[in-house]
Amino acid sequence: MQQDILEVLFTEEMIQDKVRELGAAISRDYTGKSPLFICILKGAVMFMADLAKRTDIPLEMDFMAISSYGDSTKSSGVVRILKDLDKEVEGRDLIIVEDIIDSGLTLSYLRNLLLQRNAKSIRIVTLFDKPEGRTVNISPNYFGFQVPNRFIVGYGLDYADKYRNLPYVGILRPEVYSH
Ligand SMILES: O=P(O)(O)OC[C@H]1O[C@H](OP(=O)(O)OP(=O)(O)O)[C@H](O)[C@@H]1O
Ligand SMILES: Nc1nc2[nH]cnc2c(=O)[nH]1
Repeated sequence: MQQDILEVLFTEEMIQDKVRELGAAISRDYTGKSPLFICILKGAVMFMADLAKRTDIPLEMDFMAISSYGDSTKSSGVVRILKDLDKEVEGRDLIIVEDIIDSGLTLSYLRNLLLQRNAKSIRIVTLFDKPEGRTVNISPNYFGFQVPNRFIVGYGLDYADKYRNLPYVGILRPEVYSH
């Protein structure tokens, strides 16, 4: 797997330091509250697990699987819910946990859905933000790193469902896409 990586952009240590910072900020902002962390599967699974451990408040967790990319590096524009939440969100403080915001289509769809379900508040935390990719107007409340307009993999982020288990984040060699 390592040999498929052209360049490492964010090392394991950089990621873990940033996750600690984000956990501390959320803990401060949500003191006395018990927000529901909503992990957007599958990409956000690593970030959710690490962030929750660094957040010192009585949070709850739920999981939603959404896909708009399939096996491609471009969003299809069609957002599909593959698994819905188990919990009711009405009247709750929600924190949507994402690995990356690119076009913004996934989050824009999701935020509208959760507003319709009468959430009390909705904030978004993403580890990576790719502002140049944006086609809809949405921005995170908390973000770890801004990334260039390149397709990145690792730490939950996949290409064709692979590379999610890399502990760091990087860019694939061009040959990998032509296989
Ligand atoms: O801002 P957008 O352009 O909508 O892109 C962001 C979404 O794309 C990825 O999910 P993907 O659809 O690849 O599913 P996955 O998390 O299961 O890999 C990522 O995890 C975000 O949810
Ligand atoms: N793996 C991966 N998924 C994405 N979804 C939206 N942007 C990206 C990206 O850069 N990498």
